[in-house]
Amino acid sequence: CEDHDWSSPVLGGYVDHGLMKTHDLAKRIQPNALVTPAQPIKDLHWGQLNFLHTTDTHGWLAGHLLDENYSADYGDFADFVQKMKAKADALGVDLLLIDSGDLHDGTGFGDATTPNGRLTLPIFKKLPYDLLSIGNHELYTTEIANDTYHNFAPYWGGRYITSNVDFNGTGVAQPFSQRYAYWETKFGIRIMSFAFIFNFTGNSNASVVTPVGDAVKQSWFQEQVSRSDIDMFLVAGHITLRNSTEWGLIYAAIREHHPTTPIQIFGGHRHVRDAVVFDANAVGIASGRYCETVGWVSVNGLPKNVTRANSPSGNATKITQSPSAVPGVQPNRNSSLSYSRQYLDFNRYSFEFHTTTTEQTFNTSLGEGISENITSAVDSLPELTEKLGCVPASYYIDRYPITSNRSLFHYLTSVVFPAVVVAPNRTQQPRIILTNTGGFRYDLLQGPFTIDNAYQTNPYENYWMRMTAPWSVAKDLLLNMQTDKVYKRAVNETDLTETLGYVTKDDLGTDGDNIVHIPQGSASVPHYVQANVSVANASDSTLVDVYATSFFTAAAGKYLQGNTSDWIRADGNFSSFDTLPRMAQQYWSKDC
Ligand SMILES: O=c1ccn([C@@H]2O[C@H](COP(=O)(O)O)[C@@H](O)[C@H]2O)c(=O)[nH]1
Ligand SMILES: [Zn+2]
Ligand SMILES: [Zn+2]
Repeated sequence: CEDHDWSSPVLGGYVDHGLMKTHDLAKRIQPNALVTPAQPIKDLHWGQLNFLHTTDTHGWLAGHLLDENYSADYGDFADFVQKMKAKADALGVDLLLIDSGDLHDGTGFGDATTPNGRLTLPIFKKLPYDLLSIGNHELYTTEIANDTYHNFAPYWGGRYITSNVDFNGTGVAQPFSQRYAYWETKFGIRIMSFAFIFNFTGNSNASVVTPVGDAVKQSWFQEQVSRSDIDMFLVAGHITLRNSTEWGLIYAAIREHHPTTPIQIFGGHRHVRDAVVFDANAVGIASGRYCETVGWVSVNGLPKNVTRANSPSGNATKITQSPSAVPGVQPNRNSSLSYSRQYLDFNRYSFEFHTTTTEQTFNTSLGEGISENITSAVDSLPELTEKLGCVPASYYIDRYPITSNRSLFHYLTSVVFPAVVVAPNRTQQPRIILTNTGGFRYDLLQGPFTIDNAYQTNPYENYWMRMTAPWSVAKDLLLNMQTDKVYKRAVNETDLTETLGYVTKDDLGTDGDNIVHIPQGSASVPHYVQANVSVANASDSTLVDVYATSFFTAAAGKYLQGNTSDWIRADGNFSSFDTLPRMAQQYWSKDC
């Protein structure tokens, strides 16, 4: 089984480790500061083929200035990858770097430029990715889809794979990028790779997403999947790993031709750490979100014709349990493969530990140059640090139940929405105000609130809309929306606790978090939440104002009938992005 070196150096004096970057983005007391004196970290288990995986980076390349757990930036990550690749060379094994998409929407650094990603994408491009998939955030707007198609995808020399996406810029659909890539690794492993996105329907007209079930029936896929000169299938996908119809279809389409050839899967989109067993030779990993996690996978015991890749640490975990992802499949006890997986925290301590370096010896001119680029790029956007007000307390996305006064959704629905989401001259009207919880994406932490924090908490310019409807239908809207098929997000089935650090349980056990964290509790979040203002005495015939954002008014409108008006803009261009800045400017103290 996996090596657990609990005698390894401990994470002591973390805050004094010099990890904080000097970007002047937001200097304030760090409410999530790691207060424990020591945290165990585990050695990595190297196999013949090894992977580092990122997903859903959403522009967080400057690192998390307010959370020491994830305080490295992409310069540090570049040095980490470079050193790990050198280590792989020395060990005589392969190390591949994979990304599963969603590069846009989530920080001011990424989103406050035209085009979106003007400063972040050149930094991301400095990393030597071996395989990348597209995410839904590359396809929402035509502007970003155009930039991805014309400038980003071609840069990767055939490794930015879009197996089920077409570009539609000229009115004639054509492959967005290469549909697959076939190559032989440095140590002679023959790889066939695909990369899919889930069956996404919210894309602009600039792209066409082919449902995965149709894509795997296409002739190009059948031609490639039926080849016999393949040692491993490598499939990246912007697809939730667990309980996924799409992954099930991809897995089955490969297994139809290759009953035992190793399949390595790299999922994303759900923003969680997770690993899922498809069968004894097919395992998937998902590596979190927002540059908080680097996923590590090692595979050993590849087919006998793979002769040049060494086995530096011997076998790791053999898959003996019935796979969770494919009901009815029996464990293949004859499999020669073994696996290890780890979720590395995105910080300098972790990167130095795994490269056996120190604070003095870790960085090279490569990483330092990238970090300097990040600092000057961030500095070129001084508006990001503009303080709009002081957040009165810390409010969390999913550490606490939405009934808790430490929940962001409780704060939004009980304080923020009633105060600021109202059309001019309609403050006396009874009203309900709904938001999709997916629009709010990061904790709101006590202290100065900047434009950058605004992008982090809600980057979307979805207009606040208003419609008048009788209470008889408005009163059921929230319940109806929770079960609305179109906008429903998959529920995460992993027992994942978001705390001072992540505490993950996946198909391979509970030893995946590379740095062990202290659990502080977690809570599930419904798809929608609602503020109720002055509706306590409403009767069925009372006309109430219903507020929703343009992201889901089409869905909400289906449930509002009888004496309703049409959706109109609530307040000019006032959008979901503007909600917390308006609150900050109008209601929060300026003294912090
Ligand atoms: O205009 C938009 C677009 C998306 N959303 C919300 O974001 C999530 C998708 O984000 P992922 O990073 O892909 O998970 C989507 O489900 C919506 O909840 C939005 O609010 N407005
Ligand atoms: Zn995402
Ligand atoms: Zn996504």
